[in-house]
Amino acid sequence: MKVIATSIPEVMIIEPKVFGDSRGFFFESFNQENFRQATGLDVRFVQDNHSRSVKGVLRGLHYQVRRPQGKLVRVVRGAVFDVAVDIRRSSPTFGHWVGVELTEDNYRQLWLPPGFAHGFYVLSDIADFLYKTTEYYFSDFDRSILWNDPGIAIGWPIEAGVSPVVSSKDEKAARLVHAEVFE
Ligand SMILES: Cc1cn([C@H]2C[C@H](O)[C@@H](COP(=O)(O)OP(=O)(O)O[C@H]3O[C@H](C)C(=O)[C@H](O)[C@H]3O)O2)c(=O)[nH]c1=O
Repeated sequence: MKVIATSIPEVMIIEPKVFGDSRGFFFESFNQENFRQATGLDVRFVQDNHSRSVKGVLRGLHYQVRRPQGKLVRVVRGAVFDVAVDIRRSSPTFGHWVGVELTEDNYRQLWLPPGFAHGFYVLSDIADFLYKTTEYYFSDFDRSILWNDPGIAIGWPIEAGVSPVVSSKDEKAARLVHAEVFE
C-alpha cells in the first residue's frame, strides 16, 4: 500500500496494491500491520459502515463528540468527492479542509483521525460508501457542521445552479464558529 500526504498532515490518502488478472482484481482493503508500518498508526477499528447514495447526495459534515471517531473510508461502487475538515481548535490547520475523489476505479481510501468532521458528495448515479471507525456510534454524541459554511469554504464540485440532496438534519447544521469542536 502507498500513503499519499495531504495538506493536513494527519489526513492521509491510502492506495492499496491491486492485483488484477483476467478474472478481475484482488486487494487487501485493510491490513493492520501494513497500515501501521505505512502510517505509523496503531488503529483499532470497532465498526464497519456501509451507506448507499444516489447522485447529488451530500452527507455531512459529521463528527462525534465525547467519543470521537477515526475513519478509514472508501468507495466500492461509483464515485464521491470526500472531505475532511480539521475541527481541533488548537490545530494549526483548524478549519482547513482536504478533498479527495474516491472511486471504485481508483481504489483510494482516506484516513481521517478523531478530531475531524467528514462528508462526501456523490458524483456517480449510485455510490456505495464503506468505512471503518475507531469508535462506536453514539447518537447522543453525533454532531453536524453546515456543509457550505462560508467560514470553511469547501470547494465542492457541485455544478452551478444544482442543489445537493441533504438530510433535514444536515440542512439545520451549525456553522463551525458555533459548533462544539475539539480542543
Ligand atoms: C452513522 C450511523 C448512523 N446510524 C443510524 C442513524 C440513523 O437512523 C441512520 C442514518 O444516519 P445518518 O443520517 O446520520 O447517516 P449519514 O448521513 O450517512 O451519516 C454518516 O455520514 C457521514 C459522512 C459520516 O462520516 C458519519 O459516519 C455518519 O454521520 O443510521 C447507525 O445506526 N449507526 C451509525 O454509525
